[in-house]
Amino acid sequence: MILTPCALTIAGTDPSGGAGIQADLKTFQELKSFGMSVITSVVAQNTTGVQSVHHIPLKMIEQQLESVFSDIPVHALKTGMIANVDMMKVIADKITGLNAPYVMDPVMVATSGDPLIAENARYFLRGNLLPLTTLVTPNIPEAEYLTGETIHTIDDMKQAAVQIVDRFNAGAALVKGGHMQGEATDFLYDGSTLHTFSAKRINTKNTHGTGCTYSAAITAYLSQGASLYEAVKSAKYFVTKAIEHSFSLGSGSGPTNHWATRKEGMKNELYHH
Ligand SMILES: Nc1ncnc2c1ncn2[C@@H]1O[C@H](COP(=O)(O)OP(=O)(O)OP(=O)(O)O)[C@@H](O)[C@H]1O
Ligand SMILES: Cc1ncc(COP(=O)(O)O)c(N)n1
Repeated sequence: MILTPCALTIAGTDPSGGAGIQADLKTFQELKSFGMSVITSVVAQNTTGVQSVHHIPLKMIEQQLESVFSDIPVHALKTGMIANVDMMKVIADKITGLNAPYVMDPVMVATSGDPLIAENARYFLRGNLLPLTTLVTPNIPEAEYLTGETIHTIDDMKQAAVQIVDRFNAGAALVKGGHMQGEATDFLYDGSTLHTFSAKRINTKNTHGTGCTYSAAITAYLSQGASLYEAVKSAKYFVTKAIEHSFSLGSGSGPTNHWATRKEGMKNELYHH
């Protein structure tokens, strides 16, 4: 057992609190991991969309990473929005060889439809960051970009998960079904087994930050020593509750509720199998 599990997020910000670094830190805190953050871009955004973006200078991203890595153990890390190739190079260089699970949320476009990373960065991410991952967590459009194939059916989702691991060398792939119809079903391929995680679809427009919250929850559980399967299973439960109790805040797509399980008086414990 790790006494103080330390989880790091490397991502962009959301001043309205629903997505990005803010969602990640709230999730780490809620799941009792010590949360740390390296900011890649300051994003002026809210529930309606992205208003403007300021990229942090490369040197400063590098220094933030050094500040953390030179001083504090990182038991698991995640990346979210990494806006361009130069940032990806700095981050790849710093996390290569780190002995900790790495979860990549391959953030490309916000729920609002606003692009969050440069077009050419998608290819660099696939070729250079994916092979470093323990897990990558694409939604349907992101899985389509990664594989170059369109996804219409459950079988397409499963095939995408397998391809992302077998062809592009991700450690494991979790293809998320938030953008499909019917049950909210995600497929995890770990290189040998395909696992299914399913929950009832909640009828809400408040899904701002669901991807960030889910990948942060997986990272938190991994920082505590959970297996990949246990971490995804527990995180799926956490994100489902966070969507079920999401807020109608703002005039757009409202945020998830990181307090949801506490509200229901549940403990955020790992599922063991
Ligand atoms: N309406 C919903 N009801 C229940 N679960 C949902 C719903 N929408 C998404 N999910 C689940 O939330 C998790 C995040 O999936 P999703 O596909 O929405 O990711 P995403 O698109 O990266 O999120 P984001 O909205 O942050 O971009 C997945 O487990 C997905 O199945
Ligand atoms: C900084 C940042 N990172 C990620 C997302 C994606 O989250 P969503 O698609 O739910 O808006 C976002 N909006 N902002």
